[in-house]
This record gives sequence, structure tokens and C-alpha cells, in this order.
Amino acid sequence: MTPKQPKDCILQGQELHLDYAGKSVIAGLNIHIPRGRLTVILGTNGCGKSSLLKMLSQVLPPSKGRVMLDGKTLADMGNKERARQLALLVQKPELPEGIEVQELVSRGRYPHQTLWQQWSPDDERAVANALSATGLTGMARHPVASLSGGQQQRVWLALVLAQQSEVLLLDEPTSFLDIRAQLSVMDFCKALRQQGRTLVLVLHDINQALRYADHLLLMREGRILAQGAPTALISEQLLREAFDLDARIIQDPEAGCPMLIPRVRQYDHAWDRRVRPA
Ligand SMILES: Nc1ncnc2c1ncn2[C@@H]1O[C@H](COP(=O)(O)OP(=O)(O)OP(=O)(O)O)[C@@H](O)[C@H]1O
Repeated sequence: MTPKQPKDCILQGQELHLDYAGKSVIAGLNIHIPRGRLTVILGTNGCGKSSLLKMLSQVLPPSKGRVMLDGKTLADMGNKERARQLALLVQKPELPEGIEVQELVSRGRYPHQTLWQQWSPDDERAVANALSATGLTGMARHPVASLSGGQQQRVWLALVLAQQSEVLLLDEPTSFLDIRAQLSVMDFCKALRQQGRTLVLVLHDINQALRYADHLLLMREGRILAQGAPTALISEQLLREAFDLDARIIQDPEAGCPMLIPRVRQYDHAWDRRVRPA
């Protein structure tokens, strides 16, 4: 039976299944994303986080099940209508050759253009605001390929911002960034959330997730292990189940939220995800 949609839910995955070439990666997954909140998806490498984000944006249609956006079936919406409401930043976006910063960010306006109205003052303003919010105004005419990895990440964020969608799905938006730059991206996401946007981020840094998320989704092998408010959800037992991680949870002395400290142990190579007994 399909679960009822909670009142505060803007995006919902109902009984989602995903197969890659006949191999099941996600089977019967149900999730809801609360409106106007910052949701973080956590889980081990390969557990299906990126696949889930792609299904939630219809970039990858589910093999079975459906995604509802504000009460509408996502699959029934046109590409532009969908992109006006929901933006996805994938993990490794493909950079068009020779493109400049402003030109790439302008592509975020595509869903707002029609046959009759190709480019408007609203588009101009949205691009200028996105460049300014990401500190890229002075680099507008730089070729994106000439920027550092961290600067390029900001350009992709600016593109998503220029799209002006209510929902933003960001797959590892802090990867390749130094710690200061990671925190500015997280604070930026928090500010967007304070403006009423809904954000869904895939992260690997559990402590950042605990600091910034209103809602956590913990995945393991294509399933949702747990979802809810971080403080209520997180436990040493859950971390063991989700990551085979042996950790203590203490109070973050800075932010007051839960914080994990991995125990000093001999961990087997991360890819076989087992913890040796002490
Ligand atoms: N295009 C594809 N073809 C076949 N299998 C795929 C494809 N993309 C992903 N998979 C498989 O689906 C599973 C989930 O992959 P996914 O990229 O969603 O995981 P993830 O949790 O985002 O991982 P990571 O943390 O490493 O980014 C993995 O087993 C992966 O090998």
C-alpha cells in the first residue's frame, strides 16, 4: 500500500524501484521530503544516493513506483515545467567545451524561456543575482575550464540558483572543496532554506549533516534505514547499521547538536566495510 503523504511534504517517492541492466539497485523505497527544510541523504558508497536523487528529479525514471511533486506526478510534467520547480546538480556535471562562466550560468534560465520570449530582463537579473550570490561577478567572462575545482563548483551552484526553482537537489555539493569553502556552501544552503527553499543534499560528512540538516535520510543497500530529525534519529547503533562504523556520539561543543567521534580501531579497508573486533 502507498503511504499517505504527510502534510509538510513537497516531494515524495512512492514504492520506488530502480534496475540497472536487470540488476536491482533500489527496491520499494518510500520517502518524503519536507517543504522548506534542508534534508541530507547519508549512506555508504554505492548504496544508491545519487540514483535516488536522479529518480527524484526524473533524470532517471524509476523502473517502478512514482515521484510526486507538490501533489503532481513528476512523470506527467513537461521538462520545462518540472525544471521551473526542481533543479538537480549532479555529482560530476559535464562541462561544455570553451564555455564562459556567465554563459554556463545563463543555461539555468532555459526552463523560463519560450518560443516567443527567448531572453528577458528577468533572466538577466536572475543570472546577475546568481553570480553575485556565489561571488562570481568578477569572473563572469572567464572560461569555466580555467577555474579551480572549488571555483567551478560555485559556477554549477550559480547555474542551479539561476534556475530559481523551489526545490534544489544537490549531489555532494561540497566535494573537492577546502573546509572553509565547504562551510560557505553549507551556510549558503542554510540561507536558501531560510528563504523558504527546499534543499536535498547528498553528503559524506556526517558531522556536517548533523549540524545543518533539519531532516536526515539514512540509506543502506538501496533501502532507507531511518528518516527523521537528526537529534532524534542518530544513535551509535544506527551508525553501526548504516556504515559498520564504531563511533561515539557526543555533543558538538560549538553547535550543541550531536557529533560523532569514530573510535580508534583498526578498520579494514573501507570497501569491505567491516570493523575488526578490538
Ligand atoms: N549507470 C549505471 N549502470 C549500472 N550500474 C550503476 C549505474 N550507476 C550506478 N550504478 C550502480 O548502482 C548502485 C548505486 O549507485 P549510486 O551512484 O546511486 O550510489 P551512491 O550511494 O551515490 O554512491 P557514492 O557515494 O559512491 O557516490 C551501485 O552499485 C552502482 O554500481
